[in-house]
Amino acid sequence: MSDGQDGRRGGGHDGRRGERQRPPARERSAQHRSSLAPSQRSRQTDLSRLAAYGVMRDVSDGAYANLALPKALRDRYIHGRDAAFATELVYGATRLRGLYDAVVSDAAGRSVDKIDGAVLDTLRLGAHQLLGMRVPAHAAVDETVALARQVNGAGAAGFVNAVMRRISERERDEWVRRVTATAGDALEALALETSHPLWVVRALRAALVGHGTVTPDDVDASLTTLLESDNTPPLVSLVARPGLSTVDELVAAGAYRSDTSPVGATWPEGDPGDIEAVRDGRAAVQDEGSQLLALALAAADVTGDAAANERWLDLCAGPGGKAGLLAALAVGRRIPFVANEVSEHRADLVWQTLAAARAWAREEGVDLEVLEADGREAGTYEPGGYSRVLVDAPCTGLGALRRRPEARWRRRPEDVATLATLQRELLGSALTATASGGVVGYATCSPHLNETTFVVDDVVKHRDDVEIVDARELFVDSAGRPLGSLGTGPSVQLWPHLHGTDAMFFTLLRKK
Ligand SMILES: C[S@@+](CC[C@H](N)C(=O)[O-])C[C@H]1O[C@@H](n2cnc3c(N)ncnc32)[C@H](O)[C@@H]1O
Repeated sequence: MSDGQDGRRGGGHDGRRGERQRPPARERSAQHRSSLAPSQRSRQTDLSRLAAYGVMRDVSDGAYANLALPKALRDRYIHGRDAAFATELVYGATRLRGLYDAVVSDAAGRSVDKIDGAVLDTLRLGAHQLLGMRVPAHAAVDETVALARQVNGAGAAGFVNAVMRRISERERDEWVRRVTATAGDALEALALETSHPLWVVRALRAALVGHGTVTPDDVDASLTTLLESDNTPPLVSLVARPGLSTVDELVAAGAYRSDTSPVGATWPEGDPGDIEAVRDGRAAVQDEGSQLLALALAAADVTGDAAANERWLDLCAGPGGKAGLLAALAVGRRIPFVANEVSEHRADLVWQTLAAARAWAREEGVDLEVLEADGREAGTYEPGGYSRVLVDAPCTGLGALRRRPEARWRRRPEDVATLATLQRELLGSALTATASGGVVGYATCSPHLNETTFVVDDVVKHRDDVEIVDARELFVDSAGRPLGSLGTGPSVQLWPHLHGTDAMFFTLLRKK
C-alpha cells in the first residue's frame, strides 16, 4: 500500500488528531496549499475518503448509506478511526447536502444542476470537511483536490480546487448568513440552515402544533431544536427482550441503563454485535421509541372476548424490531403470536429476528408464527381472531431522519398521499382482525399529520365499532414514572429533541 493510501499522511484526516479548537478562518484558509511540494500535489487521497466518495456515488444512484457504507468499509478493510472518519464524511455530507449545495453553488458561481453529479459529490465531501468537521482547511482542500484528480479527472480537479479555496475563505456561520440572505422567508432560511427540504420543515412544524406538543406561539424554537436533532447522530439504543435477556445483563456487558425505556440501555462505543445477548438475538439494537410503543400495546387493557382468548398479531412486522419485543412478551405470558410481513425478504428477516423467541416458544409450547401476506388481506383471514394488533405502518420515515441521512432528499410530498391510502387500508384490516374488547396500536415513524391523526380519524369516522383510547398513561419511563411532553392526547407523539427517540406516533384504538 502506498504512503498515499493508508490514511496516515500529514495532509490526511489524521490532521484532526492533535486539534482541539477550530483555528481562525484566516489560518484555515487554503493559502497553505501553495506550500505543498509538487510531488505531494499529484498524490492520491486516502482510503477513507475514497470509500466515502464511492458510497456517496452509490447513494446518488439510489443506495442506502446505512447498507452501502459498511460494505464499502469491509471491502477495503477500513476499521477503527478511519472507518469512523469515512462514516462521518458520508453521513454528514449527505445530511447537510442542502446547505452544502447552496455553499458550493455560491462558491462555484453556478447552480449545482450545472455541476457534474460525481464532481458535486466530491465537493459535498470537501465542504463537510471544511464546514462541519475539524479537518484543517489545507488538509481538506488538498485531500479533496487529490480525490477529484483520482476519481473525477485532472480538469475537474482544477475546478474543485478553485471552489474549495473559495469555500475555505469563510467560516460556516458566515456561509449560513450569506446563503440564507436570499431566502424568501424565515422558514425557508431555517430549511437551508438546517439542511431540510422546505416541505419537510413545513410538515414538521404543522405536526409539532397538530399533535399538541407545543402551541403556535412556541413552535419556532421547538422546530429549530427538532431540525438540529435530525442532524445529530443518535446514540445506539439496545433492548433487552424480556424473558430472554435483562437490562442488567446489558449493563454488565458495558451498556448504560436507559432513563427512558424500562427494557432499554445505551451502548457507549464499539460494535453492539460484540455483546453476547445481541449475538444470540436475546437483545437487539432498537430505538427506545419503538420499545415504548410495543410495551404500551402489551400493557393496554383488553376486555371481553379479547381478554378471554389472548392472541397477538403484528401486521407489518419486517424487519422484526417490534415483533422481537412483542414475541418475547407474548411467549412470557404464553400467548400465541403472529408476525406478518408482505415482502419475502423482510419476512425472512423477521424469521431470523425471532429465532431466540421461537426457540423459547417451542420449549413452552406456545404458537409463534411468521406469515408472508399483504396486511390488507391478512387481517381478514380470521376476523376477530386477535386481542392485540400492531400496525406499524409503512410511512415516509420523517421521524427517523437522524438515522437515514439520505431519506429527507428521497422522499417527495406526493409519497404522503400514496402511503396514507395504504395506511388507512392496513388500519381497517387490523380492526377487522381484532376481537371485541381488543386493541389496535397504530404506529408510524413519521409525525406527519396526514400519516397519523388524519388516517386514524378518517378510519374511525367511517366505523361505529371502534373508539380511540388515551394512550398517554401507557408510556412510562424506566423508573415507572409517566413520560412527559406527550402532547394533548389521546395519541402519543414522541420526538428526538424531547424524548431522545425517533419521532414515533402511536394511537390506541379499542374495538367495541
Ligand atoms: C415501518 S416498517 C415496520 C417496522 C417493524 N415493525 C419493526 O419494528 O421492525 C413497515 C413494514 O410494512 C411492510 N409493508 C408494506 N406494505 C405492506 C402490506 N401491504 N402488508 C404488510 N406489510 C406491509 C414493509 O415491507 C415494512 O417492512
